Amino acid sequence: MGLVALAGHPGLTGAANKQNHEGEGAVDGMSAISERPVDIGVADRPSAGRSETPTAADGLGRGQRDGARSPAEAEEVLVLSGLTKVYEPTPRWMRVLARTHIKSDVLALDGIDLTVRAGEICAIVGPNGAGKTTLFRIIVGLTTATSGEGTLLGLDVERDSEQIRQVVGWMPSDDRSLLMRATARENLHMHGRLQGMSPRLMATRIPEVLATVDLESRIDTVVAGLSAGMKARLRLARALLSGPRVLILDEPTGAVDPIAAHGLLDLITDLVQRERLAVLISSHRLEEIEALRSQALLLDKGRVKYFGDLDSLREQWERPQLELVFASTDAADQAAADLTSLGLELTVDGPTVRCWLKVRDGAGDVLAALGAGARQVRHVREIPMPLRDLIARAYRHDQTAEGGPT
Ligand SMILES: Nc1ncnc2c1ncn2[C@@H]1O[C@H](COP(=O)(O)OP(=O)(O)OP(=O)(O)O)[C@@H](O)[C@H]1O
Repeated sequence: MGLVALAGHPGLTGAANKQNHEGEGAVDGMSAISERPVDIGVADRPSAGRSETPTAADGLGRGQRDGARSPAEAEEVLVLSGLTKVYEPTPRWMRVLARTHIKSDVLALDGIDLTVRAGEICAIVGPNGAGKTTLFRIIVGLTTATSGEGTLLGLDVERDSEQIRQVVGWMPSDDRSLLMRATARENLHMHGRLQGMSPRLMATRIPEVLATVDLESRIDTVVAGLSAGMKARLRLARALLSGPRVLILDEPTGAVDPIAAHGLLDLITDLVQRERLAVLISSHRLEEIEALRSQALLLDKGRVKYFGDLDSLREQWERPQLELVFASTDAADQAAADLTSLGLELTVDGPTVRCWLKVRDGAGDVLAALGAGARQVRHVREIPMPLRDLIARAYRHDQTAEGGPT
């Protein structure tokens, strides 16, 4: 669905329309949020420094109006508590019409607690069907939670969804929502109009956001003529147009090459620091998440497997590898035999032995176990576990069931 279609789509405002989306969701809800260009930054709500008139969207939700908040609480932008979502079976009459339908309840989110503060990036990580999209949809009011609560800048995610969309900038994962035959300026103009921005505000904001994403020289270039990386930056510019306080980025680098992706992530990090935006980002590129030094929420079948920073994740689940290079192949073979008899998992490749440590600081123990054989070691290095393996390990283990990492 393109932006023009959205213009006549009343579904992004009002509770009645949430109902509507829910119905659509039951038909083909899995991709609803990423396919629809969700216009959730709105109108003339300029961000700090661009303020014309303060609006309800300037972070004045119930939670913040109510009495005293500690400085830490005042920084809280998104607070979710016990958020649960159960998709109900598609009604029988609808199944005939539906492209896809479900016959029994689907528990998409199961008691999610999450706090994201101003200036923080939180990466939502999880395999397909983990509940990432459902979480985003609840936050922007495209579907409602079955139970639990959520506030964004003190606004209630269920009751105040219209205002929430005024302070959230949404960057969809692909270019389908861009008008390919229109210029960058025209695309942003169309988006601004749909959001009710005044021509005067757009005249300043459009060049401003294009400069932010380093596309000012392409303002009058037709989108079809932009590279994939530039199109991604244009999508980011569009998300920034109304000066949001929160960014939701759905696979922002999915369609771009690693160098362009690197540039885009630098831009996002910079924005977060400069404007103290709160950012939720979903990405399957784990090395990018590591580069962002973000908080990570690992979801699995709707449940939180882990929430925290990646260093702590490493501390909890890291199982590093120790690489020992011996003076000769014979010495390596002998060491491998000794270490195997001690129960260590290892591989041998010529003079190189790589073994998995049971604990992080076990390198000294390995060398001690080699005894005189350690004199044959020429190089030692610890190889950190790739984030991908680390996360896979966290997913494989159920801490409660197994009593923690082994
Ligand atoms: N509208 C819907 N009706 C019924 N079930 C749904 C609907 N939307 C999502 N689901 C189910 O809820 C669960 C979570 O889906 P969701 O799309 O939120 O996961 P995801 O992590 O975003 O997956 P992906 O990475 O594939 O986009 C899945 O089991 C999915 O099949």
